[in-house]
Amino acid sequence: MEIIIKENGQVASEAAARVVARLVREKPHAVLGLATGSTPLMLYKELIRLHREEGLDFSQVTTFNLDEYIGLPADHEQSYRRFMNESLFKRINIKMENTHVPDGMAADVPAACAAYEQAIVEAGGIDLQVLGIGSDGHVGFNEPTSSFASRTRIKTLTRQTVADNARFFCGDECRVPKHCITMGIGTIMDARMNLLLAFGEGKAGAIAATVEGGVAAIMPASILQHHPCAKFFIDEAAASKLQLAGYYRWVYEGKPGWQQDA
Ligand SMILES: N[C@@H]1[C@@H](O)[C@H](O)[C@@H](COP(=O)(O)O)O[C@@H]1O
Repeated sequence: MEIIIKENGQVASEAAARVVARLVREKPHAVLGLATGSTPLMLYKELIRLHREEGLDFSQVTTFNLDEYIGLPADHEQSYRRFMNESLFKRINIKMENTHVPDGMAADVPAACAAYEQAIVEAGGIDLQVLGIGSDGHVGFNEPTSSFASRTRIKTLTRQTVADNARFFCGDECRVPKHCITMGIGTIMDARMNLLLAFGEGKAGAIAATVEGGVAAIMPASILQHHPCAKFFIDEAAASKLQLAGYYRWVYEGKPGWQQDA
């Protein structure tokens, strides 16, 4: 694991965007795994800027999103498909047909999940997966006690996640769908690189447990300790409960510039 602590979310997102941009420049057919939530928004804004001002080319890139609420049509205000279209896809030169978000309206959910896994394999696997983290340590919608071997499937949200996400549904928990389709932890672990973003004090406990606690299904993101290439871009607040923060800073600052965001 590589823990990169920056003064704020904006600076951390710009550093994370450099990693994504480097991959896309080196491998124009890159397959990106993408996340929703408020956390990756600054990353997406920076990728849009790199596209507009520096010609970062997404025309051959393929994307797979982590998750989607069940029961929300693609055009619903809070569907993750709509979120991605508005926050990123419509603002870069990606081909819409190369973007994938699980179908929350699928008539046969298990079949749709299996097809999603198959599509990832056929695309050549995910080169770089962007992750946020829930305050309970979930990645995608893999809630605590999700199997580390899990693949794309239906999950039930925890009450904590429903409460956390109510802010997107006019503060009304009753309007938050209780079920979702999410890539599994096994799916996420197959990505060649995992790039996790976390900002704010609300994530400090989950980050400390994920990075420095035991690997356990109760803290799903902790499995990233076993990933060969997991980079965490976090701000000071999210780093505030890490015991070895000084060490992570020392490691990062000791690297030559070209290696820092590689
Ligand atoms: N399914 C998403 C996760 O992928 C995301 O990481 C999490 C954190 O959201 P935020 O970034 O808004 O804190 O929210 C949702 O539950």
